[in-house]
Amino acid sequence: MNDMRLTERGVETKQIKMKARGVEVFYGDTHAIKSVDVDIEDHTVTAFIGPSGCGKSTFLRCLNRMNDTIDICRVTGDIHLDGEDIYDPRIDPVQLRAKVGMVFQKPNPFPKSIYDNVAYGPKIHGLARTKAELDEIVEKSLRRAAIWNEVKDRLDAPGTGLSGGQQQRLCIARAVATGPEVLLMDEPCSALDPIATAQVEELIDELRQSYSVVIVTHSMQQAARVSQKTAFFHLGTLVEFGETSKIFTNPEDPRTESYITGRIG
Ligand SMILES: Nc1ncnc2c1ncn2[C@@H]1O[C@H](COP(=O)(O)OP(=O)(O)OP(=O)(O)O)[C@@H](O)[C@H]1O
Repeated sequence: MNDMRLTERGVETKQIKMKARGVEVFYGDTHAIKSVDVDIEDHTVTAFIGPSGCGKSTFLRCLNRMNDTIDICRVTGDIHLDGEDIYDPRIDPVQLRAKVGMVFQKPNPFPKSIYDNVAYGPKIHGLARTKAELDEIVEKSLRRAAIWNEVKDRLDAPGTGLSGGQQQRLCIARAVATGPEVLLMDEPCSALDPIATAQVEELIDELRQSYSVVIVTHSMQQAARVSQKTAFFHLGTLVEFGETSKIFTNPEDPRTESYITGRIG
């Protein structure tokens, strides 16, 4: 499918991959997300920024129904993936999470071999008919996550024995292995040193060629480096959403300006 469209003024716009309208999230009586509308574009890195507790992770988790796993959490409103309502009762959340993969703050490889960490998802989703096909998916995913060369000679070694940065790239390979269309990343570099952070940031830029990427980050420098679109959240509302360059140089809302200049946060 052609993912680029030309507007009347000849400006390229990307296809909308996920569309959220009127999303509200409650944890018991806590109203964590208030009427959020946002369009997540394909082949784009979208950064969610904002002060601690503003709801970035909560909203991110709405995009692949990870909040379903929290008993007291209630989500209302509409979220569509390629026009399909992801909260429709007919949607299987496990299948959805294969399409909308997630990478967490702390690298969390399974206590299994490097190979099995990546092969697990394709196996349970029946994506490979033979061992050769599975081998191919594992290699392709590790290559996509820019870690193949470092692990190709020790695929049977435990994933937990890798460095933090390698573990995070292994987790990215694991997310990629089920053939996702969207990758959600919740502060994926916060447990990594600066060199590993730079490697993951470079990888995020490459992943954009194949996926729609959404990243929660506390680092405004990181948001500016890796994203093309930025959403600024404050007290559960989406205050401003737009081109990253505009948000960081010429924000519309005084709250955004206060945050990016370090006055709130
Ligand atoms: N599992 C939960 N149970 C109850 N309340 C929660 C839960 N998770 C988050 N909250 C509340 O929802 C609000 C938003 O939290 P959330 O973690 O989404 O914010 P955040 O912007 O990602 O914060 P941070 O940057 O500190 O990670 C906060 O008031 C938080 O206390």
